[in-house]
Amino acid sequence: MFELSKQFRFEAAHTLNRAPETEEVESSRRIHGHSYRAEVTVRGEPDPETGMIIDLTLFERAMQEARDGLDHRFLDEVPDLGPATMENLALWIWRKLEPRCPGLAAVTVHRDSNGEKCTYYGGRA
Ligand SMILES: Nc1nc2c(c(=O)[nH]1)N=C([C@H](O)[C@H](O)COP(=O)(O)OP(=O)(O)OP(=O)(O)O)CN2
Ligand SMILES: [Zn+2]
Repeated sequence: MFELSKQFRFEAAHTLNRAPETEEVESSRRIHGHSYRAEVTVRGEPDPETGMIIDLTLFERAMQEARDGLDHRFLDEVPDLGPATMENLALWIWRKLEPRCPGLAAVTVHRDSNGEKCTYYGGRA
């Protein structure tokens, strides 16, 4: 079994409603931005003829479309995203890529500035 991964970066703004007991509740409600890094992984066996699980160019094209939907966007207005958390970003990217990436196994959204990441492995109804 092999895993093949590729990453893309995007910058985006959002607001977020936080639990009242968090200290940053007011600053999170204001529009602010983050730098994100998404890592997408497919799992499978390489095709014996091509030696590839998926051609990286096709992989990149699918990821580019997802990136276009998020980069330099106000995430609160991105259709079907919901509250712009890392959890929902990972789920949103998964849904965009799943039809075009057979063997999709994981989508991880990183916020490197503060060492945060969230991984979605599929499986939600
Ligand atoms: N489970 C989650 N919790 C939180 C998320 C999330 O995506 N999933 N996101 C946030 C916010 O985006 C928030 O803006 C982060 O705020 P804070 O912890 O204060 O971090 P900074 O604003 O300091 O981050 P910088 O990138 O350094 O500006 C909160 N919770
Ligand atoms: Zn934020």
